[in-house]
Order: sequence, then C-alpha cells, then structure tokens
Amino acid sequence: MRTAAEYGPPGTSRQAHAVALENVTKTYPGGVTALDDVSLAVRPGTFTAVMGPSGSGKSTLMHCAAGLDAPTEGTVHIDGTAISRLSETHRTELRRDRVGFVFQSYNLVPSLSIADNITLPLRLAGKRPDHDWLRLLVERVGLEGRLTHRPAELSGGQQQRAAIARALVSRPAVVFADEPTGALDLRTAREVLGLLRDLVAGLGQTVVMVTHDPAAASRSDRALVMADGRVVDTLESPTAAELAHRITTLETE
Ligand SMILES: Nc1ncnc2c1ncn2[C@@H]1O[C@H](COP(=O)(O)OP(=O)(O)OP(=O)(O)O)[C@@H](O)[C@H]1O
Repeated sequence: MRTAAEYGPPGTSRQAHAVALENVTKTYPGGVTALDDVSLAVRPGTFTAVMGPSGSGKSTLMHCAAGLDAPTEGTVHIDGTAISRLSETHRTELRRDRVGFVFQSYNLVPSLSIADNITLPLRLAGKRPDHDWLRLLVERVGLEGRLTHRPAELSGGQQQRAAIARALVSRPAVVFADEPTGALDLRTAREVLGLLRDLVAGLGQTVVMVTHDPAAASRSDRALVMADGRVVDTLESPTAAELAHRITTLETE
C-alpha cells in the first residue's frame, strides 16, 4: 500500500495556482453587484478561509470560483484551465473531476452506505476507485469501522468526515467547503477543522473554506476578508482574535 507521502500533491503540482480569479465581477439580474472586480490566486497545498459580513459576496465568490456560476466579467482558472472558455459539458466534467465540495448539511445520500457515498463521484464519472487511495482516505477521516453504515447511523461529525472523504475521492485540484462546521458542536467542529488542516498538510490538498467563524478561519494559512463584493483584506496565518477584530471593525465602518 502506498503512503500519503507517495501520493504527493493532488494533480496540481505543475500549476502555479489551483484556482485564480482575474477581475471577476458578478452582477445578478436585478442589478446587485455581488462581486466587484475581484482578483485572487490560491496556491496548491494551501488552506484559504473566506470571511466577511452577511451579503459581502462569499457564496457568490465560491460559486464563481468553483464554476457553479458564471461571472458577468473576468476570468476564472481552475487547475490552469480558463473555465469560461469551456462548453457547459466540459465545464461540468472539469467540476466533477477537479473540484470537491463540502457543505454545511453534509448532503450524503441517505439510502447509500458510507462506502458508496464516498465513492459516488467516481461511479458517476464511470471511474474505478484507486483502492490504496481510498483506504488511505478512509483511514485519514477515521471511518474504517463505519463503511457499511447508512448516514443516519452516524453522528454529525462522522457524516461530515464522510462528506470530506467524498470530496477528496477524485483527488481534486481544490475542495470548496461552505460553512463545513456550521451544523456541528464546538468540539466536533474543532475535530473536523483539524482534519481539513491535516489533509492540506499531509496530503497536499487545496482547501478554500467559507466561514463566519473566526476560530474556524484561524486554522487557515490565509484568510480573505470580504466587504461589499471586494476582498478588502488578506491576513496570513491569522489568529481568531485578529479576525474577529477585523470583522467587527468592518461591521461598524
Ligand atoms: N441569485 C441571486 N439573485 C440576486 N441577488 C443575489 C443572488 N444571490 C445573492 N445575491 C445578492 O448578492 C449579494 C452577495 O450575496 P452572497 O450570498 O454572495 O453573500 P454572502 O457573503 O455569502 O452572504 P451570507 O453570509 O449571508 O451567506 C447580496 O446582496 C445578495 O442579496
């Protein structure tokens, strides 16, 4: 069986950036500009947090960066590919193969076992699992004894760990996590964040996480602070206190 080190960074080693946005603007029908000329680049093997007040554009940023929504202007590159130049079919394939998603509400399929939930993206893509990778992933997320269970038989933290394994099963260039600890108690949230951190450090995975929680964002390498559709601050290795202070000052500005 191969070890974590033998896997190396997942597929992005030749790309300078796992995700890059150039001058991205998103205006919704009705006229709200949710993203206003945003440029940013996410290096492979890093953990980025996106914070900001409600309505500042975090979800829109994530949707555009993940190819779920198209910007009104500007370019998004995922793993070196300019996604706006792709057909809808190729964009869907790129998203399926190169992007993983983790949501607050886990989004596991209730009727499937945990093993089948984790490997679902591969089956949808008509691919076979790499058994060594799968074993390593299941071990990393600590679900070895739960693979035959249904999601309802697992705790919230275990369900989120299964969702994280599912997001990583295709060895994507980037995983987007939208409030991944929002439904968890403090202790479980800390464990799940520790797991995300380990997946970045140990497996070279790239994670971009949207969160309202300064403690969660403090586990990142870099936190982007958004306000009114712009990235107004970038904090390297931020502490929870720094982030909480920055968000509070934004809300009172
Ligand atoms: N589908 C949509 N149609 C029109 N306006 C939208 C749409 N989605 C979001 N918006 C608007 O765009 C702005 C940014 O919204 P967005 O959801 O990206 O913010 P957010 O920072 O993720 O907020 P929250 O923290 O509350 O989830 C808001 O003014 C919002 O009302």
